[in-house]
Amino acid sequence: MSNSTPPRALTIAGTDSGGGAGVHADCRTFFACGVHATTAVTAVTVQNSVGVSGFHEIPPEVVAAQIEAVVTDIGVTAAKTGMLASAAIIDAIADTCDKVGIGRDHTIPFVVDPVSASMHGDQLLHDNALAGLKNRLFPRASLVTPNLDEVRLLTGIDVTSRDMMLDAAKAMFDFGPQWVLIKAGHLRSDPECVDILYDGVAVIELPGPRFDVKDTHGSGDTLASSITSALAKGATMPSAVEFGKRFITKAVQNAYPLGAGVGPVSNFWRLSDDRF
Ligand SMILES: Nc1ncnc2c1ncn2[C@@H]1O[C@H](COP(=O)(O)OP(=O)(O)O)[C@@H](O)[C@H]1O
Ligand SMILES: Cc1ncc(COP(=O)(O)O)c(N)n1
Repeated sequence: MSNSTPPRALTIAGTDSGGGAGVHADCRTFFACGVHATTAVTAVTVQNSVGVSGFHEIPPEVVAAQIEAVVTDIGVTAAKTGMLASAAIIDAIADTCDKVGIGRDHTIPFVVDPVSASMHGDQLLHDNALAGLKNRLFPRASLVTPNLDEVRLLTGIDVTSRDMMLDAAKAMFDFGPQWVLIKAGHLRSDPECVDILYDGVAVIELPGPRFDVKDTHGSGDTLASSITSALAKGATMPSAVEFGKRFITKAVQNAYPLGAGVGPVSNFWRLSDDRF
């Protein structure tokens, strides 16, 4: 008997020692979606529920080597980025993506989550790396997924209402990605959580409830990796994002307390049977 190889996804991101965000959130989301998880670690963070107290960057050539090793042997059917730390790491990723065929002009869809800081405000990307994100990664992206803080940092637009999210999507689209997803989690004045997907023509609203929960650590990573999972299975971008929105809504609803600070969103609801 021989079993078939499942879809494979790659996350290029930092680790979270507290297990809430980053590579950890991505791998368990890939697993929960039935996708084999592969990783290219960019940085090791010292992190728990109260914040990030430091990180150690992986040398750019080691990040590149991880991507190349995975793609050339295992093959991946979609890839995503999270915490990238430095301009040199971003350059190495962009060069390697071109070499191995990841990105909007290649066959492997590429989701770029422009992570700049943790939810506690700890910086995860050096200031001088913003230009690299804009010039080297966004033009290669099938999808970029900024939150409203990242929108402000990248475009200068301070989104204070649902209407302004389209302005933000247009400004992000000008950086050259195929699709833009503006996430509404930080728009706390809105009683709902309506994300906006845009490709220069279509504007697709992703409606969802806003839960009154404090434990939302890893929500951005979980959304981007559930979208990546659907892309890895061959979904179109609109249906992958609709799947991701349903997935993250359940994950936020099932978030749990952990430690003294902020707990993570949860994928446990995906486990159909907890008996061993
Ligand atoms: N309180 C909440 N209730 C329901 N969905 C939420 C909540 N907070 C965030 N989300 C959803 O989680 C995803 C990540 O959103 P956001 O918090 O804006 O990004 P990030 O985690 O990158 O800061 C989005 O789909 C958003 O709509
Ligand atoms: C390694 C790593 N990657 C990403 C995040 C962002 O997640 P959050 O916004 O929930 O802090 C994080 N805190 N750590």
